[in-house]
Amino acid sequence: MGKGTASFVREWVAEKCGGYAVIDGGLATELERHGADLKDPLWSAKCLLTASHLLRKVHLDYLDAGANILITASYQATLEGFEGKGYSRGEGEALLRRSVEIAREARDIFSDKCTKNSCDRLRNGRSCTPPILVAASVGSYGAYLADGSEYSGHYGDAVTVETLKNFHRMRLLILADSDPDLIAFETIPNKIEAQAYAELLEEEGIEIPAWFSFSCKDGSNVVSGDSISECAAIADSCERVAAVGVNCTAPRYIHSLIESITKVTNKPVLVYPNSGETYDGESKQWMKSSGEGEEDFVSYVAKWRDAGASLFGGCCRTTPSTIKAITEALSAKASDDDNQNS
Ligand SMILES: C[S+](C)CC[C@H](N)C(=O)O
Ligand SMILES: N[C@@H](CCS)C(=O)O
Ligand SMILES: [Zn+2]
Repeated sequence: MGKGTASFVREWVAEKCGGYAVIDGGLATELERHGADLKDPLWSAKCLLTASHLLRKVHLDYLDAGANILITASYQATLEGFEGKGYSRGEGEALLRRSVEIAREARDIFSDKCTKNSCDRLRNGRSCTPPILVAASVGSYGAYLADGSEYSGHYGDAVTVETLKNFHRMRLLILADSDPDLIAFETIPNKIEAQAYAELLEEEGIEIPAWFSFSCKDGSNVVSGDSISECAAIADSCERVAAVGVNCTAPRYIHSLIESITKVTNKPVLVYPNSGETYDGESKQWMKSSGEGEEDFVSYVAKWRDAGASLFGGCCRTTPSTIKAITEALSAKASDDDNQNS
């Protein structure tokens, strides 16, 4: 295993980011706000076919908002999905590689801009050329099904750990070989998929550090009903996993989920909730949930940091303005904490 894989995120956050890092926000959401029609089996990955300029722009907008981590457009990009559109295996592989390349291009453009804009100025109170990682997204089998199954996690008895490993193997190998800094296994809906990822990382000797991020239905369970403690424990037992957390989950559950996760692992904890709305896989639309509106979860971020999380961002239905507000809230908290300690 690559030296430092297990501790990569911890050390990067501590040494390069000053103790916390900002993840980007909803990629698909922002693509749609710019007019992309993602009602398609490939969802956000559809833009890899025709709109790489827009993907690069959205990545750049998230960097401008303060993000330290860009998640690539590969969430719903699969060789099978591309084949369904008439692309060969080779073309599908090139599209997967392109997802990482586009994010790296955005990072290079942004870093050049920072350098040109005089490096001794401060950006949001932090260094002018911020540390930026590219995380290659791996969506679940349920994402590939393109029916919103990542919010049920019920794949049926015929789908086993072995089925999932076979489904994910090639794409993982291609993405890991595309030079990302991290592999982001996102919106994991159940225990068997976490198990499949952990086994694949080991069997294939993947050298790129990974994070496991689960989609949850309440304060203690992932969407399938498996407990977050059991799921996080699987991540904890895999040396190649460098951070564990929760994404695309309603903000009201995040605090309790952080508490459960920190009981079973010392790995860095990441949280990037959605807006609290509910996704309808059939119409491919977000529905307002009953109860209080939660679009503005930024005011909770400081409490999530106190609860033990160190990476924060947004998932579906969040935008660069959410990420800008998170960046500002964390910066204000860091100043408050410094003042109290001095
Ligand atoms: C994270 S969900 C909103 C992604 C889209 C879903 N897999 C679908 O295709 O409908
Ligand atoms: N990173 C994904 C969403 C995961 S739920 C996207 O493409 O927007
Ligand atoms: Zn999401």
